Amino acid sequence: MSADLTRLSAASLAEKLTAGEVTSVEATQAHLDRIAAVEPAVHAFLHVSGEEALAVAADVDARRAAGEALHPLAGVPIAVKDVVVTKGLPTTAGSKILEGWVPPYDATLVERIKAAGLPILGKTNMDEFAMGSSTEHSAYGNTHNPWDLTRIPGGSGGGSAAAVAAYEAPLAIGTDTGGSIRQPGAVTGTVGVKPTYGSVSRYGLIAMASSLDQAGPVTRTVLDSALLHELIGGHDPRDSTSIPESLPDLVGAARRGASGDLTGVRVGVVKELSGEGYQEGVSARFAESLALLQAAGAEIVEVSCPHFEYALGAYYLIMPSEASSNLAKFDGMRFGLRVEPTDGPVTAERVMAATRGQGFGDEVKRRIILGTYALSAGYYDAYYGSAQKVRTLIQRDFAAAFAQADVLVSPTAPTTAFKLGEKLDDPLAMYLNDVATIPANLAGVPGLSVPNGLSDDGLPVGFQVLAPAKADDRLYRVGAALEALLEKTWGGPLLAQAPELEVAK
Ligand SMILES: NC(=O)C[C@H](N)C(=O)O
Repeated sequence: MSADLTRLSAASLAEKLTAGEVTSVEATQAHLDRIAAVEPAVHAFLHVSGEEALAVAADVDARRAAGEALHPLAGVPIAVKDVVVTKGLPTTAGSKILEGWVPPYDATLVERIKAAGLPILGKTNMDEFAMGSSTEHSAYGNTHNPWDLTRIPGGSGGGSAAAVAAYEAPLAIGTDTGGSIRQPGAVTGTVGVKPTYGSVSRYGLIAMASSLDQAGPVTRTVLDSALLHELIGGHDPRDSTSIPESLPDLVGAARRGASGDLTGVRVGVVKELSGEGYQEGVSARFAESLALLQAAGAEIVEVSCPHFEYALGAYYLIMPSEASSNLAKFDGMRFGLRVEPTDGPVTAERVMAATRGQGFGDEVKRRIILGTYALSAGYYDAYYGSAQKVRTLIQRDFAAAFAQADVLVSPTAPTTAFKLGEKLDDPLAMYLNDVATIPANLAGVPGLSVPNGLSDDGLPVGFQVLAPAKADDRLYRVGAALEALLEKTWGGPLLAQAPELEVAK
């Protein structure tokens, strides 16, 4: 019974809760048991908040029993990436510099989760300050891919993706600055969505690059992502970049898409996001998925986005520039770690230097140095200025492409999950994981990754759908259609093909 509860989608679990077939305490306990059983192998969590989660579950059960009208997802447990601040729960962003920090407030999206009555199971592992594509830059150890424990779960949100793939949580929150929701989704066989920039509040996210960061859902089905996206999205006056409009009907779009009919939908294949550099199995699954969409009535057109070639370069100037400024506040005076030098006077400057020297990992230091350099007088125009111009050209490429197609598609990531350690000493190889996901962040448009099969190495592959800003509903329609068509060919969800994890007794 309890094992079965962890295999349900959030939507099915929500139905059972509403029908009174199970209680939230039972569902939450089942996930906590699963966490206890598989965490020694997976290590998706940095902190498990079992007691707090069970208290919320008990409260929801009591309110339901009393006949109170509840949110449709009330009682469904969720995991939250550790870059999102949670009142009373430790929040480290994967960094030693924040060790021991317990935030005094909740991010807006956490407030919404709590108001809707979803028990928070804990905080998930991630690359330090969301900088990486493998979760290996976490200061708290590696997360292992449930498909193959010797491989990475993607990053930076590898913990959220692994937790969902390993049935430790039916829902999770991720954040995506250059691909951190979608790429982990692709390599773990889960669904991940980066919403339109400004459609989910950034209030309470520990910022990496404020003009690119966006929080979004990590789930096992497209419908579950739509349900979670509707819960966390919408206007927030505390985020000055928040869009003052309501979201389109995402759940409706997902349900409509699940019928598998895409008559009249124009699907644009981005020429620059395929071919060379993409693993053979990734390209083969992509071609098969396109054929399925076409058979479902979609019109497939090829589009060209010539400036996407420069997206990675522009990202690695804009993102570190913003990060170097955002991370200046971690100085040993305000949050978490404080290191006092032992070899001389304890001045403010020396405490800052010692704290930052010990508290930040190598990748964070690398990006702070890159960003500080790109912003320095004399180089600003050449680096940061040119990158901003490239960003405009990429936005124009998107505008032209969306004049020819309703959605754009590509493989989500060029390869399947690589071995732990394989790219750790080669930052450029690590950065290249995001070639296909970064353009959406630079333009602020939404993107979804849905599992679309296994590569020749037996590991999962993702299919990316991109839509114009504020048209996130299109992602769900096309994503749900592809998911339904593929599951018909597989005879069930792709994750059902993952090997069973050895369970600790
Ligand atoms: N944070 C992200 O979206 C991940 C991206 N791989 C980066 O390292 O910046």
